[in-house]
Amino acid sequence: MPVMEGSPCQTLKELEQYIVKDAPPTVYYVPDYITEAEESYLLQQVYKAPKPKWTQLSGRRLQNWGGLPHPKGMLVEKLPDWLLHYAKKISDLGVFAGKTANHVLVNEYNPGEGIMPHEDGPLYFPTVTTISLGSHTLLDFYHPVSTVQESVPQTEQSRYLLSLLVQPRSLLVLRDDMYTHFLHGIQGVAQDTLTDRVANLCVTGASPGDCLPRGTRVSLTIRHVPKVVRATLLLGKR
Ligand SMILES: O=C(O)CCC(=O)C(=O)O
Ligand SMILES: [Fe+2]
Repeated sequence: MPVMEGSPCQTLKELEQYIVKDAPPTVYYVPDYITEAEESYLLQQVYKAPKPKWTQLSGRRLQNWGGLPHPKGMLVEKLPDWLLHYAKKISDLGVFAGKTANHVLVNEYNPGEGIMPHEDGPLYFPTVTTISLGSHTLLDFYHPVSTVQESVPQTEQSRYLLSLLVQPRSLLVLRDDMYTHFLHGIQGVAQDTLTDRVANLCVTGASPGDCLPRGTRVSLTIRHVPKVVRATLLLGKR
């Protein structure tokens, strides 16, 4: 593991300086949360995983670590050390109410790939933390589809709220309404043209009008799954 330099933020109090004020509660965006050496190390570990560890979906592929979240409880598998280190480091910020992250999804997107607008659902503690590797992306947020009968038909465009420019090596933390109320997604495009709707633009060094070609992005979404079942229980103690 590369030498871990003092990271820009180690407590909840320090994290508060990274709140994105132009977004609803609550987005924290920490540029350069990890170093380039850590980024290469993490990419190396991701690509070292055996082929069957990958699941190909339409528009991305993923690795699931820690167990499969399930309504009856996740059958816990210990995280590999390279993920456990970051799971602990981020949990030490206090973002999971004193619990430690026990689940990581690794997503890989090639240019042109993305993920449909969605909610992350009730199996997770309602905070998601994401380390990005390799390339930026633009994460888009949407109002949920209105269930009011009389409402006019809604388009994705009319539901659009804002975007976040998520740069490589950054840490993104989403909680409160930005996790539980709004949907998030990534458009399947090969480049992003920035607008004034990018809520964290001022801390990214980019400007409205900039056009950023995408590379391959790997994201580590690090979460806490509260409901778990331990293997020893399943195997049955007599
Ligand atoms: O790649 C990302 O940053 C988003 C991934 C995501 O939304 C998810 O895995 O639920
Ligand atoms: Fe998601």
